[in-house]
Amino acid sequence: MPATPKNVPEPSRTDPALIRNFCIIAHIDHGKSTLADRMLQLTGVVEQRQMRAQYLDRMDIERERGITIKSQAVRLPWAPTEGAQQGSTHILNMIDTPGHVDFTYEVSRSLAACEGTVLLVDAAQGIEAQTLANLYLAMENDLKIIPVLNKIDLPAAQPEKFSEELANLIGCEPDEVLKVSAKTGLGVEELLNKVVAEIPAPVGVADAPARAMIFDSVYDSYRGVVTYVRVVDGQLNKRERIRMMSTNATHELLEIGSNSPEMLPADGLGVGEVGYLITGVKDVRQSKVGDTITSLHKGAEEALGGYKDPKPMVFSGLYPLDGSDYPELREALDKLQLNDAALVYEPETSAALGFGFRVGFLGLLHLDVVRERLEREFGLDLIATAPNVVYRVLMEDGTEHQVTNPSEFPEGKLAEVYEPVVRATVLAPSEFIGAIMELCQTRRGVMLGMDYLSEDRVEIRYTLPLAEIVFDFFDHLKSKTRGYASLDYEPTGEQSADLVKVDILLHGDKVDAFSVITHKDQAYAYGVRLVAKLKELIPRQNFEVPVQAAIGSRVIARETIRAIRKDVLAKCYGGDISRKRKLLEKQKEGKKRMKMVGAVEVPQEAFIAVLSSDDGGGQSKGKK
Ligand SMILES: Nc1nc2c(ncn2[C@@H]2O[C@H](COP(=O)(O)OP(=O)(O)OP(=O)(O)O)[C@@H](O)[C@H]2O)c(=O)[nH]1
Repeated sequence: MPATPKNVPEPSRTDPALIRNFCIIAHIDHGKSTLADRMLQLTGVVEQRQMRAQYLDRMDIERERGITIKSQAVRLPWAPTEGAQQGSTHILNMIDTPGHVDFTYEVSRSLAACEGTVLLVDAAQGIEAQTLANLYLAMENDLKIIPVLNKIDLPAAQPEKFSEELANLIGCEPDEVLKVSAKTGLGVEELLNKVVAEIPAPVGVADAPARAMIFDSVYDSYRGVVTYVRVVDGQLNKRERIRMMSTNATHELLEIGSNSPEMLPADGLGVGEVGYLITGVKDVRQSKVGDTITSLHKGAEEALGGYKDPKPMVFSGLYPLDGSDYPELREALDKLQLNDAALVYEPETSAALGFGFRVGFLGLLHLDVVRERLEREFGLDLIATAPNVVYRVLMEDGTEHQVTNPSEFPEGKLAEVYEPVVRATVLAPSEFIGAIMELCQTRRGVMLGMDYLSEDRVEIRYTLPLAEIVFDFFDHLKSKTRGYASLDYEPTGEQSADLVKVDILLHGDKVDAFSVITHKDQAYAYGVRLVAKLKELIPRQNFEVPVQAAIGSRVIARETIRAIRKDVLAKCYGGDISRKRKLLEKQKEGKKRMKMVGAVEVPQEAFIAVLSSDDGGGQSKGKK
């Protein structure tokens, strides 16, 4: 634990006029963590020798993937070195926002805890779609925006071009855009001065009942849940009993304080202050982001606005490769959920894959991160079924179903099927307009509009079915634009669409793991592709095995795996020898690697191959 530098004032009840609450909005890799590091150093909060790169990103996976998932707040004392407030020590609370599209709600709560934001843009790249989306969010919240171009030390930096772009977006002059290098520290002092001079101090009613907004909550295995709050009105004191306004649950405040950047306990937090609290709860779902905390006695009656329950948008079945790992998978999910209020799951069984869970995620990155943590931190080998969205199905008899698993798509007379839609924003160089429009069109997109950000960069807006982008949309977008496009999307509701369920049958038995819900026009192509692929991957059996794709009872594609007589292994494979050999070797490992689907033995690898490849299950990976 680093010693607290002497110049940090006691955290409780700082005069709100001396507080500045701000966050940094930036695209992945534009240098937010590096800038935060420089600020920690310059304000003396972390001494040089304790500095390690990206001090604030704690989770291993975050560090490795270079993404920030959990926001945190750090208190920085800063006496401006010039301007009207020169020499008077202010408290800057820097709130770290997650930068990814899946975590928009968390971003919106971090923004709600601030009066201003530093808009940080790579001077060699320009603004990206998610940054733009977050900038709009900040503008809607009336935050003061300080535009900053980072990495001006890079030879490829184009400060003039991108200052102009930022100035146009925000409505300021290009020379008001600050140019810094988080790497060398150039301009960072000036930025801190600007934060004090330009961002308004928080305003709240000191003698009103306490109201504090939760903008983050993090599970710590030693301390339980650590909740990050911004006090809006009144004050919260150590040892008092508090109430969570969305659930009415009450807790005792065991500890309260601020991060500097390590936890520094205090007697309490007053108007405008940002800090953490610990109540002994063990599960982040009891301390929900966006909720309002008040005192149990003489508490507030009206909660602060903006609370939303996290809503999973994308579902996937997760199955242990080895069926006997099922209890470990359950335990691992239980543990992850302590720290991830948006993660939901329930047990499910699949005839093909055995026992597993249907897991709900905020989006694809969330899915990737969870899967990676399960595999890495808990040592589990998993099969994930192709991700799908949630459908609402209205039957002719008036009943309604929410479908999170394609194999549960109702049979019978359907009146209407609704699918979620999003508003997607793509930013790219204008030379790719044609390619982007073509891609969006093939994904059933409806164009909403297009704007030029600068001479050669455009913002294109589309309404798209979520199902069309959760698969491989982003990969295609990147490859069609040589990596230059960026994407952001937000849910905007649902639409009725001509959707059907395609089933795959092996020897007449449905393979539930391969069922998909797709648009009628794409059903045939999916069926043909999957049937051909399965024919290639499933070894011949002692009898003839028809592989069929069907909509209801109507078969739309068919292949046949011919029968073999025993012991002609070498002949049973055509095509790519090395791949097949690998399959064969795996197959030898024993029965547990084979799954019985009805009477047919299917190597586990066939499932994995079909579910994980782009052209099969349509699953895609990658950072956005
Ligand atoms: N040349 C140069 N490189 C920089 C500068 N600032 C950051 N970088 C580099 O850019 C890369 C990304 O920086 P990070 O600070 O990790 O970016 P980030 O925005 O925090 O990324 P996330 O944590 O994923 O949101 C790192 O390799 C940094 O060393 C800069 O001013 N100049």
